[in-house]
Amino acid sequence: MTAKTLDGKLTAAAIKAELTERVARLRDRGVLPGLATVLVGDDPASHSYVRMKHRDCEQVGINSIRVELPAAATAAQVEEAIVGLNENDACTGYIVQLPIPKHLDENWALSLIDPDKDADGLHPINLGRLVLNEPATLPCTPRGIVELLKRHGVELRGAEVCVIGRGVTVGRPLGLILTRRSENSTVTLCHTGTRDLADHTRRADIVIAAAGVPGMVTADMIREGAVCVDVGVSRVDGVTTGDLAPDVWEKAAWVTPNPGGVGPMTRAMLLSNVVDRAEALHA
Ligand SMILES: Nc1nc(=O)c2c([nH]1)NC[C@@H]1CN(c3ccc(C(=O)N[C@@H](CCC(=O)O)C(=O)O)cc3)C=[N+]21
Repeated sequence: MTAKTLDGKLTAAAIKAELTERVARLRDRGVLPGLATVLVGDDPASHSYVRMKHRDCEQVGINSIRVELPAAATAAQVEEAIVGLNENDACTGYIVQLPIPKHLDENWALSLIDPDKDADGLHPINLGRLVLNEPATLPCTPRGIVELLKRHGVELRGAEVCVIGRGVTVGRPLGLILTRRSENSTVTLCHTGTRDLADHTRRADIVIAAAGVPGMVTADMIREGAVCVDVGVSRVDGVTTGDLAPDVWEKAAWVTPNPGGVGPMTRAMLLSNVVDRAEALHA
């Protein structure tokens, strides 16, 4: 028996169709949502992700603004770019594409973003709101994973969820989102210090692998009929490889393809965050 597909590409397309309607309503009222990206340096993967985000915007009718800085950009230049977007009315939401060059501090850059324009939900105010259970813009990847599971009828209420990875963009906020009363999952957050990872994954109804270690979750580590979500993006001999080994498809009930799973959902949630923000700013 092979698992069913948690189809991120198809789900993202459905979400984009819904957003196209909402953007049209905003435009009727004279509100033009605009997403800006700040890209520092010349990492080819980052350039490719940013390109996809601008193409997504075009598809749903969101204006997009591209800010690019050289790899050697100074902190002052980065600050100027960010402050410029805070003050630019054409930009209703934006992201600083991560990672940024090592001589710059990521948390410092994120903290300069106007929290009301924070399309990534990574500003400390928004992460704090999530911890405090207040309405917040949520980080795109965790929001996309939850949306993907819900739209496929995967029960989160009472589910045992094993999240592998404690990163600020995925694992840690995902644990916070899933343990809200509205999701009501029980979360085990595993990481490199976890003594016996398989002992935790085998108990889980849902395993979410966000470690960035290619093929680390194998069939023997999951329960029969588990739901498996692959967040990992690694390059192995030029091929995008996730954290799930191919044999999990033989044992799981549902699996996200990768590519075609979490990645497109992440981008769809970025658009959703921008539309949510534009609606809120012009309520
Ligand atoms: N501030 C910030 N926000 C981010 O959301 C952010 C970031 N920095 N830095 C890098 C990561 C990575 N990321 C991806 C999003 C979509 C795909 C995606 O759509 N991938 C396609 C495949 C694309 C391809 O063909 O290469 C898929 O999975 O099907 C991948 C990776 C967002 N990130």
